[in-house]
Amino acid sequence: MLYTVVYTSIVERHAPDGGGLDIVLTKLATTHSTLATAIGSLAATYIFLYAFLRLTQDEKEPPLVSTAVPFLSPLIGMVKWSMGFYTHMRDKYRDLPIYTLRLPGIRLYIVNSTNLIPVVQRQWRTLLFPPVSARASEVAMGGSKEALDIIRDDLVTDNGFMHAFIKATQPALSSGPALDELNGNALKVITSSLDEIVAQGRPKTASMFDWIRHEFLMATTDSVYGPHNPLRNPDNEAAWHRYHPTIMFLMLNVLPLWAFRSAIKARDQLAKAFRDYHINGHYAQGSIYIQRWTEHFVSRGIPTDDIGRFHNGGMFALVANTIPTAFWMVYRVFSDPSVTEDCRNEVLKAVTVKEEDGVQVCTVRARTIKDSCPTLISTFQEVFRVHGMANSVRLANEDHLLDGKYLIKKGGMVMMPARVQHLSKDIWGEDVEVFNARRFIRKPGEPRPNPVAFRGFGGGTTLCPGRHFATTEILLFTAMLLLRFDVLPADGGEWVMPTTEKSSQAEAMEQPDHDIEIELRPLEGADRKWRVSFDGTGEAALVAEDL
Ligand code: HEM
Repeated sequence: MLYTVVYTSIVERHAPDGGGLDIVLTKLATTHSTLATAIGSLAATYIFLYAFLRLTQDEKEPPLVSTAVPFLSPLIGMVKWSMGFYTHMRDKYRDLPIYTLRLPGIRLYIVNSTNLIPVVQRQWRTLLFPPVSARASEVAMGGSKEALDIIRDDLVTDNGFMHAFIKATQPALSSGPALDELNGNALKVITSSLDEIVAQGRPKTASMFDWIRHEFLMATTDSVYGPHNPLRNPDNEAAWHRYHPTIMFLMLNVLPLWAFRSAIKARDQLAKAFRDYHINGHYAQGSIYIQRWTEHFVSRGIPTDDIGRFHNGGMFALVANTIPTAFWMVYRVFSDPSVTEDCRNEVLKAVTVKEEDGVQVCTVRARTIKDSCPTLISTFQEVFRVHGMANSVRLANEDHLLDGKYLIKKGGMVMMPARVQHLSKDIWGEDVEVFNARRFIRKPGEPRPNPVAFRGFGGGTTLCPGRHFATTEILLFTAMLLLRFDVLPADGGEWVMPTTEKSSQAEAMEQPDHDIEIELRPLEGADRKWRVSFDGTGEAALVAEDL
């Protein structure tokens, strides 16, 4: 009976138009031989790729892992684990200070060990960052061949375009009058915007990310570009929002440009606006930073159209990370009432009130905010530890024996993922997954965790030169909010933290997947005149290099 059912069903499936077992067997044999050929080819390809992987891997290179499907396993892992991929790998290969991943066309050397980080960073003439910036100039900003030839002419020495660019602009971003002026002008824009909210005489509701993004975009670009800031034109602000989210995909350079038609149009619109800004000499009324920036590009002979295009890259550095960092800072300070209270009590100590022409003027001393507000500063650092996701990368321009032990092959990419350090129990303790706003407050005599493991602004020669500008801007913005407003969820309920799975990995800070609605409720005294003073020099020291 069973035999008849099986026979009938086979014959029906394989010879529905009639015919007996002989026809069925012929059909099965043909199908199976095709299947067998396919399996055979797959097996041969697999064996070939596996052998190729092993034979082209030098035994002195860091141990090779994730090879189950040669060249594809790491990609599958990256898609599966997304931002958690490198911490997952660290947990799996805990005893490996550094390991190799092989992807089609590239070797990735991933650093797990905190001790190896300074060793990598010291090799800045062999393990280079400038090729990464040069690639961004090409694929994300659309630089011309002429400009790219200038940039790529020398990626190694101090005189090369990229290294000399950092040297030329860094002083304008380091502690001193130029930086104070940048921060002072940014804070003027923020203060006047807060004044407008207070002047309405009622609480303001807002989508928190959108609101902070607009405030920081205006404050930062006004202070950098001056009175002719191209971003003051709402069409250009809208163009930035169309172009910015595609930068990561442009960097990957796998899809044709027509797939990003609208973003490329927006990029060209911004480049033209910046070109006009440049040829009209408007930078002369901007910050010292943008003057040094422009002088460097002009002195190296970068064509005018490209200067417009590269301003888009400058914009990215200025705002792409500052905005989400400010978002998380406000979220973390105001979503925990005990943190709000401690921070508010701290920043109140930075305020002096004086009467000028019958008006009460409140002056916030920037130096006190940076020096004497331990909970505020610790929350800021914890924001970087928990939400920071910088993947510092370097490209080897020749074979190099790292730490005298690990062969880094020419063309290979060394990567130091911040999350591997920031989520290490060995460094931060068992509660590493928890956001602890007071984690960075040290009691006298208590040792601090290894500062090298704090990677929020990268490190070594490519340590972010904009860190002081961004830090002061975000701390003072948060302080002003604490002093003048309560920030609450608009529906009167609990704060709900947005997920971050869709974060663009071109950025060093997680971005919220969706916005949250808030209410800004003015406090008593919010309607006084508020200003910031920059008397006294010095910056908050948050990274190993500044300590
Ligand atoms: C919270 C805000 C910011 C964060 C989290 C941040 C983070 C970073 C990180 C992680 C790096 C890479 C370092 C490496 O790979 O070793 C970097 C580099 C850089 N950042 Fe920032 N940054 C911020 C704000 C700024 C600002 C406001 C500016 C501009 C004035 C700026 C300009 C740069 C530049 C030019 C580099 C490249 C350095 C080089 O080529 O040597 N950044 N930043």
